[in-house]
Amino acid sequence: MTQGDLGDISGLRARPWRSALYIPGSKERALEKAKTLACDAILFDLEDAVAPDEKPTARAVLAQSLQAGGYGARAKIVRVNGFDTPWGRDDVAAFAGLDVDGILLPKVNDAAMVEELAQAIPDVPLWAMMETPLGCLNALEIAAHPRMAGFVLGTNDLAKDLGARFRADRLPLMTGLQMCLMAARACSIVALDGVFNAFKDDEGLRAECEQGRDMGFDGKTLIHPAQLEIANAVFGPTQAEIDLARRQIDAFEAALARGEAVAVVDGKIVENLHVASAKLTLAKAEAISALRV
Ligand SMILES: CC(C)(COP(=O)(O)OP(=O)(O)OC[C@H]1O[C@@H](n2cnc3c(N)ncnc32)[C@H](O)[C@@H]1OP(=O)(O)O)[C@@H](O)C(=O)NCCC(=O)NCCSC(=O)C[C@H](O)C(=O)O
Ligand SMILES: [Mg+2]
Repeated sequence: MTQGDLGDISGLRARPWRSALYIPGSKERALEKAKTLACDAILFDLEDAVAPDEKPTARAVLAQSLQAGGYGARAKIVRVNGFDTPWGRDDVAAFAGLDVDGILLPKVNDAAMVEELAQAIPDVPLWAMMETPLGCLNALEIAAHPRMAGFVLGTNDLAKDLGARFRADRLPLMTGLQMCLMAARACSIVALDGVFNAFKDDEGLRAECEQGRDMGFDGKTLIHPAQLEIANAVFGPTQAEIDLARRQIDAFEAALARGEAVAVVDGKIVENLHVASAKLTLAKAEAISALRV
């Protein structure tokens, strides 16, 4: 088994999504700085991080910046304003035909909102902010839209709508997070966890990243460059995990050659489902290494 032999793992999820940094579309300095930052994805924001008076300028500045390029291998996703605002449709029109990897629609409640976006912009993969109670309840139909590529959890809006208080264990948000995650996994799309607002609290960020990783999220959305290192470390496979994945795959292949369907590694059984996870781990590691080339 070599790292290149990755079976039929979905390309979308094999790509690294450890860190997805929001950048206000109005901040030219931050747009420039992002070209040097170690983030796997950039969420160029025209919604909540941009003041109403600034919206048209931010749209123009961002479109120009994307046209100029320079963002390398980072996934480029534009968060537009909703279609129930004065800016949403103009935002979408401004990015049609530009080199972007996705358009992210905020406050998605149902598949009809996704279809409205799909009609407005052909070809580009679509992403949904999952941040309303109705959106969480309709997560499966949203994830199942044929153009849907990924969910971004909006934990601030969700907490607001639920009337939930901030808790380090995120217990009040857990049902919503898991409904979205299950829908994303059922439809093989990407799922990115919400932001951690206290961008100077490294310990709190690490704990929340670990929680999101252990739940199954592909990565964390971030608001400040200082958060990148922790998210990249927590969501990337460790060397021990990579070594174990290789040993599991090798042991399982040896078992198959003997006509058996179960191998044992480190005193634990390895079956075909564990091999699928091991291959995903290697695919992620390979994709992360490729970023450094
Ligand atoms: C939080 C901030 C307002 C802090 O900004 P600032 O005070 O300028 O930070 P620093 O002085 O520490 O910045 C140091 C340098 O880093 C650059 N910088 C800062 N933030 C970013 C960024 N996000 N991306 C790229 N570069 C960034 C500064 O330009 C400085 O650079 P230099 O001068 O060259 O050294 C600010 O970080 C910020 O605005 N963050 C993003 C906020 C945002 O996007 N919010 C909306 C998304 S969150 C959300 O909506 C969640 C969801 O919808 C929900 O419901 O939960
Ligand atoms: Mg929000």
